Amino acid sequence: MQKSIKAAALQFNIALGDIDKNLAYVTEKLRRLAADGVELAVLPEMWSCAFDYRQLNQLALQTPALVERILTLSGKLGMTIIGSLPEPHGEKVYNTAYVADRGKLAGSYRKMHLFGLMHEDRHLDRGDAVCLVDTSVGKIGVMICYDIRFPELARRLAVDGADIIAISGEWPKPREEHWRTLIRARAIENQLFVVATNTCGIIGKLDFFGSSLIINPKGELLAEGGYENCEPTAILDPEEITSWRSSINCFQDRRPECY
Ligand SMILES: O=C(O)CCC(=O)C(=O)O
Repeated sequence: MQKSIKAAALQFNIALGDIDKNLAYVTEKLRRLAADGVELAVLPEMWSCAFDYRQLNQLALQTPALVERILTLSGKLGMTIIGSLPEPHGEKVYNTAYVADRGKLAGSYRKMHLFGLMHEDRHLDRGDAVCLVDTSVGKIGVMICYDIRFPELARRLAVDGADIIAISGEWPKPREEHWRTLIRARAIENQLFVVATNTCGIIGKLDFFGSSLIINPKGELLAEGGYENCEPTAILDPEEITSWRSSINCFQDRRPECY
């Protein structure tokens, strides 16, 4: 990460199955955020349609065109935009986070850990590759929702050089404290920035609490969303990574040969 950047968590209530409505909302908000100097925006999980299992395969067929729209927008706005969408894959779909970096597709990540409690494993295929990408705003590791329960993934990204972990979430009540604690823990133990975006409001039968978080390498809260649509923003200064790691150098002190 070469310089300070302004990051935003674009938190909103995803309209179930309504790609046009969600795209229009996101486009308008991204334009405003770019005008406000934001260079990195993270969107919620499955932001185009949420988990609309009744028609997920058909909805996924629209994702390639949607990705093109986001790439064009990220080029026009000079932004890095990250968020997950259903990626068509035969009978099933992947839950894939795309990294649009100023007009280019810098990388993509297929959710590795599928959330059985909400039957993701019945409808989705799981990915098997980590995603760490060099972007115009720094080295970004990508994770999706339930992934935050698996510290090994965040550690892999950190050891390989991530400055920022971007997390797309659709994390419902009542496990709000898990969301907060796990995200903060991933930032503290890996001494990096985390930008985590949740959805909010009612979607189908579930209630989402928002509370998107931007956390610094010490685990301090830089910005937090409430329970409604909002776009918390914060400045991410790479100096915070270097100075904190030079005070407590967890990476130098690791003993992977012992565990
Ligand atoms: O782990 C949790 O409690 C929620 C995970 C989740 O909702 C998801 O991965 O979609």
